[in-house]
Amino acid sequence: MFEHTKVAEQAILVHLYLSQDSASEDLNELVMLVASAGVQNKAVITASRNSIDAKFFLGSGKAAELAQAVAELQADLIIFNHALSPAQTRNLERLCQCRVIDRTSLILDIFAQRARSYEGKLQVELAQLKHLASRLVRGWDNIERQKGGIGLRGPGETRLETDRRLLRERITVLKLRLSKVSQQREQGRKARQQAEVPVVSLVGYTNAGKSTLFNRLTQADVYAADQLFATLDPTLRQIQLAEFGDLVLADTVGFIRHLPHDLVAAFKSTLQESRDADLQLHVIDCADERLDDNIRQVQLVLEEIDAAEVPQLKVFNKIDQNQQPARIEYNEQLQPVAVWLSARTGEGMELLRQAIRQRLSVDFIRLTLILPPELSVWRSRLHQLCAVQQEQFTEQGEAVLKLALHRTEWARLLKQSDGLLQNYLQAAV
Ligand SMILES: Nc1nc2c(ncn2[C@@H]2O[C@H](COP(=O)(O)OP(=O)(O)OP(=O)(O)O)[C@@H](O)[C@H]2O)c(=O)[nH]1
Ligand SMILES: [Mg+2]
Repeated sequence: MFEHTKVAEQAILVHLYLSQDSASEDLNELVMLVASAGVQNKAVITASRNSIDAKFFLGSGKAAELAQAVAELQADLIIFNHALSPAQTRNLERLCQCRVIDRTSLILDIFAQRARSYEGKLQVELAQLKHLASRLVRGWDNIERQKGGIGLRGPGETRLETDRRLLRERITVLKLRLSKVSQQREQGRKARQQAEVPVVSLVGYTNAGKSTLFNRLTQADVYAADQLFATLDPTLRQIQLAEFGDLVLADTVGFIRHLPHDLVAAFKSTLQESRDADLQLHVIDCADERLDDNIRQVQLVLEEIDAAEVPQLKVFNKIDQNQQPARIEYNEQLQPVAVWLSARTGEGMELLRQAIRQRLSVDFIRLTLILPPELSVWRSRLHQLCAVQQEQFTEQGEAVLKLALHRTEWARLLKQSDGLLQNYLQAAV
C-alpha cells in the first residue's frame, strides 16, 4: 500500500535543549528513529533556550541558520524532535523553503512503513488522519505532498486533508472497519480462553529485544532488527513448555516515550493481547543507560491501555553486553519477579522457562463453585469470562461450576460481588 521512496530523503534534524523541560527528548533516540525511517541524516542542529519561540520554535537567528543549512546541504526535509504548532510549522516551511515535520509525524511514518496486517494499516491510517486533522491549517502546498515521502505516506497521497468533511467521513469508515476487525480478534481471544491456553505477552520499550526473545522461545523467524518499531503487528504462536503444557506467546509493538496519544488509542485493540494476558514479560535492554526511565515509560503506556494489573515478570535482556550473570530474582513469596538473560546468545533461557512455568502455575487457579439459582447472574458472568470448564446441576437446581481462571480475575470477581462468591466455594478436599 505504501511505496518506499527510491532515493533516501536527506534531512536536517533539530533538537532543542530547553532548560526547564523535565521531559527533554533524547537526541540519540531521534537519530535512531530517523535511521529506522530510512531517512539520511545530513546534519543535526541543536540549540539551548529558556523558552520556546512562538513564531519558529527556535530563535530567529537559529531559524536563519537552519534555512541556510537547508540550502547548502540541499536537504528535502527538516525533522524537529519536538511537537510543533501548525503555525510554527508553516512559518518554518516558508522561511526554509523545505518541508518540516515533527517527531510524531516521523513515528507515524515508520508505523505506516511497517504495518502489514489489515488491522495495523487501518490503525495507522486512523492515527495519521487524526494527526493531520489537528494540523489542517498548514501552508505547504499539495504538489509537494503528492510526491509522498516521510510524513506524507498514506493519507497524504489521497489529498484528503484538503477537505475536513471527507476527512471526518474517512475517519468514521476506518473506525467502523476497525471495530469489525477487533470483534473478530475478540472471538479468537475468547476461543483461546475457552481452550484454556494461558497467554504470555511480550511488552517493552522499542528495540529491547522482544522479537529476538520471541524467536528464541518459539523457534520462529519473526523480523528482529536494530531499528525502532521493527515489529508493528502482533504475532501469536502456540508453544509447549515442558512440564507445563501449551501456552500462547504474543509479540507486540514496542513502546517509546511521548508516544502520541492517538497512536496509543489506535493500538488499544492490538494491545488487547497485553491487557488480557495471563502473564506479561516486560523485556528490558539492561545495557541501555536510560533503563530506569524506559521501564517507567513502558509502565505509563501499560497504565494507559489498562494493562498495568496483569502479573508481570521483568526480563533484563542483553546481559552479553555488560557481562552480567544470568539469574532469577525472587520476591518474599518465592515467586520469580525478574530474570537476567541474553536472547541473542541464549544464556539464561532455561531460567526464563522455569520462571514462566512457576508464575503461570501459581497465577492460574482452579475452583469449584456451587451457585443457587438466584445467583445465576454470576453464573452468566463466569460463562462470559470463559472461566467455566464444566457445569452440572444438582436436584435443588444449584449449578456446580468447575472453574479455571486467573488469580487476578478471581480477585476481581470477589471484589465485584463484595465477597459473596466466597461463600459458595466448595471446600477444598
Ligand atoms: N547484544 C544483544 N543484542 C540483542 C539481544 N537481544 C536482541 N538484541 C538486538 O537488539 C536489536 C533489537 O531486537 P528486536 O528483537 O528487534 O527488538 P524489539 O524489542 O522486538 O524491537 P521493536 O520491534 O522495534 O520494538 C536487534 O539488533 C537484536 O539483534 C541480546 O540479548 N544481546
Ligand atoms: Mg520487535
